[in-house]
Amino acid sequence: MNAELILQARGLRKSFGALQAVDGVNLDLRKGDITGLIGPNGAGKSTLFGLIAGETRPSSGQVLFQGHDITGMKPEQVFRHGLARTFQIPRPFRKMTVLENVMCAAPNQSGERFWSNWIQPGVVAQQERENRARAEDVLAFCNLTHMTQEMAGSLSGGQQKLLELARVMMAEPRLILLDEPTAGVNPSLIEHLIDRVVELNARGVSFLIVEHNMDLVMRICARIVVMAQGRRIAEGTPAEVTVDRKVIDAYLGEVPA
Ligand SMILES: Nc1ncnc2c1ncn2[C@@H]1O[C@H](COP(=O)(O)OP(=O)(O)OP(=O)(O)O)[C@@H](O)[C@H]1O
Repeated sequence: MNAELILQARGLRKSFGALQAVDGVNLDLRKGDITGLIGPNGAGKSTLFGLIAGETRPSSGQVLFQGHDITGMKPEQVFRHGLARTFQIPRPFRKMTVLENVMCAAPNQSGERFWSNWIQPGVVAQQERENRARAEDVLAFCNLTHMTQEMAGSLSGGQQKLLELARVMMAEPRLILLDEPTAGVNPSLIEHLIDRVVELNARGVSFLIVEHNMDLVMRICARIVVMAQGRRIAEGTPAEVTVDRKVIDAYLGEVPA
């Protein structure tokens, strides 16, 4: 696999009965890019996310992440490899505090294993302190420090998205799949959320983003992949895809032959 690529999908397919939701998709994501994944409703974007993140088994095809074949791995394994999808880990526990929600998203919590508490309580306590410190750092990065002790259920839609970002950050992912980050988010928080994504990207995290807000996609994505009816129909810079006839036709409902 080309070292400049963080993710490669080859011939990915997923059918639901007679419907080809994802129909032989190839995808090359460059390391360090924010890539947009767009397409009309029902194009197969969410299904493709599920195939990459291990939630859905492909009917055929292969996914390589940082050179490793992750096809067929469980979502937790994919997560531990450094590929995180928002919503991939369980949704926030509404009756736990924001801090507890972030702490319990940390992979490798030996405190959860019954025996390790008896055999090596010092190690568990030390790890818990480290987790807490890291969770506090991540919450500060996401501007949620003032909400640390609030119940997760009391957060606004935008703050919930920030909490999700904080939770996936606990696994120090190299690639984050973001599902419609701005849907249901107050406009005043959208800029803040995007600012955090851009900052994480500057620190070396790659992103694949499904987003219906085209202005946003055009603004932050280096490259855009366009899907329609399960297929990848175009790929390029924002300037290239916006003038692509196949893309215009797909959005007008005329899918090219
Ligand atoms: N579990 C499922 N069972 C049956 N059909 C499904 C299932 N999941 C998705 N589909 C179908 O697969 C196709 C692709 O759906 P998908 O949700 O991946 O599209 P999308 O591009 O994410 O759409 P949207 O932008 O509306 O979220 C649609 O026709 C959808 O109805």
